[in-house]
Amino acid sequence: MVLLRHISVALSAAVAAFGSALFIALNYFYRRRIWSSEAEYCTIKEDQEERGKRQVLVLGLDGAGKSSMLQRLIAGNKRGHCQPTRGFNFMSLSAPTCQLEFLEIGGGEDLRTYWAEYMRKMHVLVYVVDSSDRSRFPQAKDELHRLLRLDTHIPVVVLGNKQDKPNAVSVSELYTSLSLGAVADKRQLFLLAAQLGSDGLDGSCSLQAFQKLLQQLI
Ligand SMILES: Nc1nc2c(ncn2[C@@H]2O[C@H](COP(=O)(O)OP(=O)(O)OP(=O)(O)O)[C@@H](O)[C@H]2O)c(=O)[nH]1
Ligand SMILES: [Mg+2]
Repeated sequence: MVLLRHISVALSAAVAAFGSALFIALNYFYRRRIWSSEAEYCTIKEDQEERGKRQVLVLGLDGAGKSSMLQRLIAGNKRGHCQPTRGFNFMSLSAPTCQLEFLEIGGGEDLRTYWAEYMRKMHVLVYVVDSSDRSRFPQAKDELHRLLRLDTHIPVVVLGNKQDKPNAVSVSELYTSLSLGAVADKRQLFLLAAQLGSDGLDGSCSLQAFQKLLQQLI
């Protein structure tokens, strides 16, 4: 009985040793695949950069208009009503000079914890704000500044959305409310007015300018 137990322990040890050796050998063989999700992402990002792909992170509080902006920009959809994004939303756009890949992460409180993870992995941050919702400016500001503290270099485009609403504030008021002056001299920062999601309104001019700007930034 004791002998059997010894044999089974020895066999388990041999299997574990073989597994470890195999793991090390495979890692060595696939040199570019390092055992970390971040490193793996970097490898993917390198490959994508080689193929002319650029990543744009789209963030902002829930209901700000992130999905509406992407629908307009990519599908030209003026009427589609968006459902709140419960997780991630990935869209790709063929621009003349490169392929723009947009990653929207939902703005709900539970999803905001994921925002930070993507900051260092993207080329540009687009931050969408509902210009008509003054009561949420302090929250929008805090979330934006929290993100900007994580990465001091990434260019930022703030979209002051819902300009069609009667109570929307001007971009200069938004500039002050979001304390953008505090970050403008440390990085490339742009503030654009937009109206994206309401039926019958043409936001195409600002969207064209927006797309051009993105191409210049990446
Ligand atoms: N009037 C007006 N409504 C807009 C505009 N942009 C978006 N909306 C509306 O605002 C609501 C929320 O828009 P979404 O695009 O889903 O917002 P979101 O930022 O993606 O929200 P989450 O996915 O929940 O984080 C929708 O009912 C849109 O139709 C705009 O420029 N003007
Ligand atoms: Mg959304």
